[in-house]
Amino acid sequence: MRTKIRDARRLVVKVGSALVTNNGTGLDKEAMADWARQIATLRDAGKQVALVSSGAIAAGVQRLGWKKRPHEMHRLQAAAAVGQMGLVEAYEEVFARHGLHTAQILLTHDDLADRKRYLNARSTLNTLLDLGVVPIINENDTIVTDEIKFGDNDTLGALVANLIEADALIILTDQQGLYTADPRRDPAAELIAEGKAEDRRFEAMAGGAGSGISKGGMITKVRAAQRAARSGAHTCITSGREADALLRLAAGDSLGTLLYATSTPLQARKQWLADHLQLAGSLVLDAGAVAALRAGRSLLPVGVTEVRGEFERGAAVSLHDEAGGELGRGLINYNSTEARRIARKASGEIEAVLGYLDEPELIHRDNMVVR
Ligand SMILES: Nc1ncnc2c1ncn2[C@@H]1O[C@H](COP(=O)(O)OP(=O)(O)O)[C@@H](O)[C@H]1O
Ligand SMILES: N[C@@H](CCC(=O)OP(=O)(O)O)C(=O)O
Repeated sequence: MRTKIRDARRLVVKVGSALVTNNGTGLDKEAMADWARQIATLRDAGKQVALVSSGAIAAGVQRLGWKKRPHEMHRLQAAAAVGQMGLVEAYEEVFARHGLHTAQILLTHDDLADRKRYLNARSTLNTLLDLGVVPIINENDTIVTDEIKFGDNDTLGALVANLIEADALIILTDQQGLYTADPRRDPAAELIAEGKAEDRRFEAMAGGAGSGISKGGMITKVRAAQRAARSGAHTCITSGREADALLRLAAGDSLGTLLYATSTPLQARKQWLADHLQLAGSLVLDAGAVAALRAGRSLLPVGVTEVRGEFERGAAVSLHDEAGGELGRGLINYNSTEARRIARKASGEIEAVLGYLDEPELIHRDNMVVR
């Protein structure tokens, strides 16, 4: 079973507030340096790693000399703004020791709910990973409002795993993994070694946060595993204080709790596409494009005879044959004006027509469901 994590090529590693700030006493630079060392080793082995790190608020509270985490939103946001500086500074320094660049990415829920921003966030993250940079991701706490808040970074970690189609989500926390009950309250609680991410029994076992420093607790980690599994990512919840935790997981060791996905990435992603789309327009395809799509290929502009509706880049559109029958739907890489201009053109002509080339396909096959 642990080969699932060992074989992962693209990983999201999430570290919680209590860990990063040594239970709220300030950034734990030693621990951060140790994760950076391990991530650098994984990179050398050809793996790509994005890091979702909490700790901005806890670090800010400590930097400002406050005794405890405040309740008022404006004070929390001020603390996050101060703390995020320290957080990325520290990561930059510890990764630089291994010759690795870092990049700060701050996200809100809105960024991932909006198709255009979703695609932009995805291509930026993919580009950074391909460049060998380690993205350091956190919620944009300083501007976020209650309505658009992820709230805890476990959820954010899962959404990032979905976004970049990671193979694994590693959640580092202050416990060895998921126990049958909160081990802080029940000394008889036992560690769960592994199970299906969607197994509902795990939710009943998981409780809230272990300290006033953190936000989510175990319940958000279990839900994050369910969410990550929808795009085919396996989740491992383990202790960030365990020596060489990341390296041992990459070697296939049985560490922590493995909550594995049961569907393949593509099936899961297509399921998501089929379930969640609100259509903003439609495309009419010629017989050649219909045949290409049925054969599992991407949609190129050359096969599109008509573009209906006004939509933005990243919108969901339905796909029709010339008789009007709907054969599928997908997320389009160009807005309606651009799509009209490049319809019927060969991909090689896109740049000449638009003055730029975002993607050679109008809709990539991974972003499409064909009935
Ligand atoms: N069933 C459980 N197994 C393990 N930990 C649990 C469980 N239920 C609740 N917890 C609590 O969840 C805490 C970890 O979550 P949290 O405090 O949010 O940390 P992080 O900052 O790493 O996200 C643990 O310290 C533990 O007290
Ligand atoms: N974005 C917040 C993290 C929220 C939070 O506490 O998350 P976690 O510790 O992962 O449960 C921060 O950086 O302080």
